[in-house]
Amino acid sequence: MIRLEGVGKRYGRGDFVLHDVDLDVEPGTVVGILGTNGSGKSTLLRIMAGVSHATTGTVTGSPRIGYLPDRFPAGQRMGARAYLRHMGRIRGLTDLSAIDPLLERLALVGGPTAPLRTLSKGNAQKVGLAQAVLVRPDLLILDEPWSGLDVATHAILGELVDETRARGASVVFTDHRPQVVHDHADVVHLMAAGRLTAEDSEPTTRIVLRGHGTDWADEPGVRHAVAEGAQVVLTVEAGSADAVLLRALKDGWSVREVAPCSR
Ligand SMILES: Nc1ncnc2c1ncn2[C@@H]1O[C@H](COP(=O)(O)OP(=O)(O)OP(=O)(O)O)[C@@H](O)[C@H]1O
Repeated sequence: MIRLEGVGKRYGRGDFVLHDVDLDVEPGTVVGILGTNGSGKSTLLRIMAGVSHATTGTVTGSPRIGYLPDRFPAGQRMGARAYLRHMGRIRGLTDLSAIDPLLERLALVGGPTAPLRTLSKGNAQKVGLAQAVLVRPDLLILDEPWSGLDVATHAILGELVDETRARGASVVFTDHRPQVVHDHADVVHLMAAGRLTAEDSEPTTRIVLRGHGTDWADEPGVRHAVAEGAQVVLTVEAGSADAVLLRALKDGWSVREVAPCSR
């Protein structure tokens, strides 16, 4: 899909903010990049999106890209619908019928005609997200997409990411919260001080349980345990999935879902 080899970046004559980054994004894969503020995540995504150039190294591949930048420019007077039509035409779309259902799905407050500059941060982010997915990209690049969105829209964003993967396209997104990255990514990379490393390649299994009484966070092989109402969603190293399921059944939990979440 896209391959970065030895990519480095410095702004002007400053120090390098990216060092020797190698990254291969496979089709149908969701790549999460986890890193703290200022570690270089946005710089890397801008290079992948083609809006910034690498100082060193190479970027190979020319997928159709949808890009949600870290600061979506929402200062325009035009409304969301008009803006998305405009962006769609620029990107060569002739059928613009997907715009209204997409805005409806994202529950844009103020409706499709509210001027973009009057939208809240979260609602502007929704328009940014809409312009990125509208073009049905081969590579969807999302810079901190979960930040600023309300809980209902979190779920929609998760669906949009899943749908993108399901049609064989790829997603690369950033976040600074490990849980968000692990919940949504097939492959996780860590960004620290401009250096990118693969977290590890061991596949994980998503296990959803209903019940109570076990402290799953301390169970061997459990990477994350997230309570969701009466259920708990576990991200488990694949090699430990059987043991975790056995423990769950012994402890009286009901198994609701078991699925691979890392490929
Ligand atoms: N246009 C620019 N000119 C000069 N330096 C820049 C520019 N953009 C980013 N930097 C610097 O590059 C480094 C990496 O910034 P970047 O925005 O890529 O990090 P980030 O991981 O996305 O951070 P955040 O999570 O805060 O968005 C920082 O030291 C930042 O100050």
